[in-house]
Amino acid sequence: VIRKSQHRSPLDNVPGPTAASWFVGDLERFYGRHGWPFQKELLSSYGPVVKFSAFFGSPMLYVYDPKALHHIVVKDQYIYEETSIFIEWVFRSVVPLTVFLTDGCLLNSFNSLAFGDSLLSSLGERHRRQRKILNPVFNTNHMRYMVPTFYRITNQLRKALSNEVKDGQHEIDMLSWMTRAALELVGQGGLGYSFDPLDRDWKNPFAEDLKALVPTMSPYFFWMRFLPLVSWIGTAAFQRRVLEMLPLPSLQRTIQIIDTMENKSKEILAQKRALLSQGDMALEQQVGEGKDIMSVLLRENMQASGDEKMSDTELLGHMTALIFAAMDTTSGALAHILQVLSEHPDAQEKLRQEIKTARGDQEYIEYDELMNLPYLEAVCRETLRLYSPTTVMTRVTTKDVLMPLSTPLRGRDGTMMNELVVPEGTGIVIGILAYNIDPAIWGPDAHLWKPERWLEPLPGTVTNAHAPGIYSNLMTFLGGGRACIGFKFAQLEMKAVLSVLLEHFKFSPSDKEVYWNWAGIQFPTIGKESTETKMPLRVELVH
Ligand code: HEM
Repeated sequence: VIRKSQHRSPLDNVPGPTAASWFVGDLERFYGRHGWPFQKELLSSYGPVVKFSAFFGSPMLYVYDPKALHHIVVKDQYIYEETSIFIEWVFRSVVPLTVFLTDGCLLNSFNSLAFGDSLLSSLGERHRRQRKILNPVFNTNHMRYMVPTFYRITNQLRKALSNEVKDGQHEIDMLSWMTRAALELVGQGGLGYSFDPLDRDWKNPFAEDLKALVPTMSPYFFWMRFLPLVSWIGTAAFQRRVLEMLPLPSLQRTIQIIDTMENKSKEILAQKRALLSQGDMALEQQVGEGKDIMSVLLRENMQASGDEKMSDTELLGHMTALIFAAMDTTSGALAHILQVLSEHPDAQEKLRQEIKTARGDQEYIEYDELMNLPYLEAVCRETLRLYSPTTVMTRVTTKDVLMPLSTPLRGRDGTMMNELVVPEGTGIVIGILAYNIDPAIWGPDAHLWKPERWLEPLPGTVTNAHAPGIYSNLMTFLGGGRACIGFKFAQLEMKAVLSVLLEHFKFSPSDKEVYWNWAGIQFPTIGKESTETKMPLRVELVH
């Protein structure tokens, strides 16, 4: 407070709303699960760089100016690092806690949950090295390998759903099925492990736990910010004990979910090591025939030496990171696509016809053809644009940096600024969704779901923006060195599932109000008050 009163910040001139609270600034209304109205206010009343307040009025920048985004995620990516809340606490600060929380402790679990010593938690050179090792198992050739596995799983899903609706239309929670399918797809495709036979309607406890993580943690998202401040108090065992004693049901549930994830990764790694010690033949007997991402990595790791060799902690971290990063995002994306198609029966029918024609009498549509179906691609892109599962990502500047802008920003004092001086330690929120729906880029119909926009040349405002996203001029999978490594996996997964489901089932809206909650990864509930994730649709067989 003293520093703030004595020093002027270069960001003082950046426009933004008046802080809602002198203490917590706008953090609650920005990050809360009902944060949509504040997001709308920021987008409609200010430009693509807007300042809002964190604790004691300290400034944070919400950014979706394309040039600034390019600097944040590509050019100056090592200055705009993951925040301490994300890395140090959720994944790494965890380290002080980890040391003590040897057995399934909260922070240790968080460490492995997200990922311990994994891509999601590493920075700088270490992150680059991990990325180099992992990249090959996410490339297109590897995806081609996985096609039969993906279709086998999706056909299991089809059979189970057919059974549910064989005697007519039923209301079905499609989020639950998409979650289980996404878990099984990353299980078999990513880890060579089957989580769910997908043979009947039941609540897979592991899938339920994973899906519950973001909603369960959301009440604490705000308070998590304090954790780096207290992470040094006492031993890890002490900290865990204290957390366990707090009479907060959601916190206890979070601890339990994290423990479950950690234990599952340990179980899978032990199983794979045992198979590997029996040789390649044994590995090929497992689900996925040893072509899954982890089996490939484990085999390569045995040949690797020095820096290239990954420790068990890293392997464990990568597994948990993979399960979580793949499942929560893709299941949300699939559920959203089905919901939108249920609301647009013409588009649904058009897509069904495209898929039927492409499959003809083949068992399934081959990789290249599936990836190039124009309407399927347009539907996926448009839904990932307008309803990006990931909404914002937060970074923090590690030193003072110049942030150039595509469009000059009018300061509070009326001066026009072509660039901003951003001081070290400033929180930066990357507006993934905000960029995807910016009318200045996408046109006045940016807020409408219009897959047709992808069937014609994109407006010059999109192509000339040079946004750094790795996917279709969108920010959905981010860009730069920390872009989503699994985006080809996600595309294959979504298209395989949609191609099988749409050929066999018709989806229409239920009478329940589905509310998508604002969060780092959006999640649906029935109405605004419920915390139970659900997305019911009416489902019937296509005749
Ligand atoms: C529609 C589905 C998906 C979306 C929207 C999505 C989005 C993202 C985004 C925005 C990031 C950047 C996170 C950050 O910088 O903090 C990311 C990272 C990541 N994603 Fe995805 N993702 C999806 C599916 C997947 C799948 C299927 C996998 C794995 C099979 C995956 C694995 C990862 C991993 C490991 C990272 C960390 C990359 C790194 O830090 O180098 N994601 N994802």
